[in-house]
Amino acid sequence: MTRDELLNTYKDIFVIKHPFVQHKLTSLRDKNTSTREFRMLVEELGTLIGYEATRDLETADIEIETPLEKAMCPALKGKKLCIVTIMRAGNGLAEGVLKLSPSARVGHVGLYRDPETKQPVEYYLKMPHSVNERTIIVVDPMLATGNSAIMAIDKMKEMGATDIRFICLFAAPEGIEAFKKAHSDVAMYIGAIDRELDENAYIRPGVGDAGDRIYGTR
Ligand SMILES: O=P(O)(O)OC[C@H]1O[C@H](OP(=O)(O)OP(=O)(O)O)[C@H](O)[C@@H]1O
Ligand SMILES: O=c1cc[nH]c(=O)[nH]1
Ligand SMILES: [Mg+2]
Repeated sequence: MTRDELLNTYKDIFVIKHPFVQHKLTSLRDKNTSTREFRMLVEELGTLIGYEATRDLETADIEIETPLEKAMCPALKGKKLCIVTIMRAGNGLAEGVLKLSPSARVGHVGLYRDPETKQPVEYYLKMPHSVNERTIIVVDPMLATGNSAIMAIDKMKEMGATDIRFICLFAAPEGIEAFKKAHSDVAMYIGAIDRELDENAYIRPGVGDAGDRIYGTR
């Protein structure tokens, strides 16, 4: 499916076109961007896209006392947010979203893509309690085949989560289609929809291996 076909077929796919977001994504693509700068940019983008992804969070008025009088003012309602990072590369994005909501809970899903099969392999899972009562924001900079995000969200649903949204920086059209076929109820907040996957299931033009670029490994 083309980008436009995807956006016309599936609901709740939001591409964040803000100039700051687009400028920072371009810096990430640049192969000359240093590890330090790459890590900082991913975190900043977590905050910027996280802001868009939380626009509809519910508030309720609470009574507070200003230095001058009592007032009813809006505050976030319900249980604390839960940010779920798909390790490793999701960790940087999660830090950025946490800037918006420092008291959010954090879940970790450890997945790596088997280089041969391109299928995700689980090596870690730790979640806070009451996921069924929380808004869950799953974060991973890259959505390539979509298999890692689909598996992570499968796990959230197995634990009872019903209110889930997903943030990524770069997505391949193939990955978005697979994701929406598996989880049509999960809103996607995306920095850029790229052209295609290559024969190694890397996003083109993409950024290369996001985890390696964040942590300076190879
Ligand atoms: O959509 P998919 O085809 O599943 O690919 C995307 C996954 O691949 C990358 O992780 P990787 O396996 O490289 O692990 P890392 O974060 O530890 O580098 C990326 O961060 C996603 O989790
Ligand atoms: O392009 C890609 C695909 C998977 N994982 C990455 O880090 N980059
Ligand atoms: Mg990697």
